[in-house]
Amino acid sequence: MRPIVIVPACTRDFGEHPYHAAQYKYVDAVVLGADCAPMILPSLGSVLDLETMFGLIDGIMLTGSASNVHPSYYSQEVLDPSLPQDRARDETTLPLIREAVRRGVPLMAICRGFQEMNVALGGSLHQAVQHVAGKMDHREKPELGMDEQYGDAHKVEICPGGRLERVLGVREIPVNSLHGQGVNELAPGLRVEATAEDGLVEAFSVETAPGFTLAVQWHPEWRITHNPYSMKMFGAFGDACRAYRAARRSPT
Ligand SMILES: N[C@@H](CCC(=O)NCCCC(=O)O)C(=O)O
Repeated sequence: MRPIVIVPACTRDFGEHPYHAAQYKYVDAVVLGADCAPMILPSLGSVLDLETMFGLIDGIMLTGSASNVHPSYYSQEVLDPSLPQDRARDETTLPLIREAVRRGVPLMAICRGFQEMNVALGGSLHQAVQHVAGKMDHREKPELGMDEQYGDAHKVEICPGGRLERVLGVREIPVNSLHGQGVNELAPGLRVEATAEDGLVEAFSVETAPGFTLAVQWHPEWRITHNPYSMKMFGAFGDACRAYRAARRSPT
């Protein structure tokens, strides 16, 4: 039996109706990279029965999304109202993250998911990294094709002695970059695992968490089987989910 990994949905409008939706590449990465059984979690916010859900799952994978974490969660006003938001997703993932960390449920987070983790645990974001002095523009170029948008955009330096270095075995990798927001104040208890050439935090783990946590600003799910680094990251996450499932099913 494979571990069950939930993938919280985004709110997307198709025609006149809102949907709970998750992109194929994230769900595929849970299967192809982590060898786990994915289940899409509807973004029901406070209606969600966390107790029932945590009794069934062995890991959580927080996806990227074009929408932004609402800045009121880190005491700011929305600077650019033209950018998409997803309050239902915020109201689902932020408490989910705090409870998962407390319980030691393995957590893997990508892009928006990385930003959600930082905010959920008390950190803040730059709402427009490109407007911050000394920072690069980390956004994708929409005029390019998908392979170029998700192609290598910059390098990240991997911090020595952390989880990411242990998983990857190297100190620098090339990554893609499709985000306009980024870590400003790092939440208490987070350990920086990688930084971009401009110093922006690109990966962290939760030093104080009893379970596996790895959050990255880039997109390892993109064509995951073609990227050995991504396969190692998702493989480590899957191994943590297998260990968590084994412990959950045979408590000492
Ligand atoms: N909206 C946030 C997060 C960006 C993000 O998750 N981009 C990926 C969107 C497409 C995909 O899921 O691959 C920001 O702009 O920083």
